[in-house]
Amino acid sequence: MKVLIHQTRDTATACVADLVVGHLARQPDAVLGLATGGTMEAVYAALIARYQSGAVSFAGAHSFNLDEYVGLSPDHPCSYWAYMREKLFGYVDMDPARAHLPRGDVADAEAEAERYEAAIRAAGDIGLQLLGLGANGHIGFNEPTSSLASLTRIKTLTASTRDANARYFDDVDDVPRLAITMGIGTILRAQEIVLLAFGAAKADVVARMIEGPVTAACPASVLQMHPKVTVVLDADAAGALALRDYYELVHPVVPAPSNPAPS
Ligand SMILES: N[C@@H]1[C@@H](O)[C@H](O)[C@@H](COP(=O)(O)O)O[C@@H]1O
Repeated sequence: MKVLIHQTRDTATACVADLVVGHLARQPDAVLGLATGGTMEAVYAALIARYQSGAVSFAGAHSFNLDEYVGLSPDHPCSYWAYMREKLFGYVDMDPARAHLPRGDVADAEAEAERYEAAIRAAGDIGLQLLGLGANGHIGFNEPTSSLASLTRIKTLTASTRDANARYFDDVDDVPRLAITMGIGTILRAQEIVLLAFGAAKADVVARMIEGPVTAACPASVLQMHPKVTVVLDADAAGALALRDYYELVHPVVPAPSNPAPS
């Protein structure tokens, strides 16, 4: 697990955007795994800026989002479909036919989860997966105690997760109780994973993810088992890491001063 500690949210966000741009430069038809949440909003804004400056094209890319609320149609303003349209898809040259999210408004959500898992496999699995981090250690909507081998399925959201996402809804009671989410096993099949977290509120869960035991009690800790994970943090989110000096040594927060020129 590579841990990059940045001084600010802005540089951490730019770092993740640059990783996506680099991935698409190497592989224009890449399969991207996309995430939602507040953290990702800044990443998508940075990607739109890079697209507008001609630094990246999404025209050949495919995408699969991690999750969607059960019961919300793509037109519902609080759906993750709406989030993706508003935060990214509406502003870049992504082919809508290649952008995938689970449908939350189907009669048989279990069948939809199976269809979505099969579609990801048929696309050759995710090339680059972006992840945010839930305050309770969830990735996607894989809440604590999720099977570490789970595939796309329906999960019941915890009260704390519904509270955390209530800001997108008029009332916490409007937050759906169920979601379709890629499983942890689905996520682990990605060739490469980049997780972004910032802010002091994430510091404890970041430490559990990176330095704690691999446990379903903190689903993100399973990323320790993946061969190619980059965790991008700002200094606040890195604040509870016990091995912080080691990460700073590898990826200094403050760049080492260059040697003075010989006189
Ligand atoms: N389903 C999403 C997760 O994929 C995301 O990682 C999490 C963190 O959100 P934020 O970045 O707002 O803290 O929010 C939601 O629960």
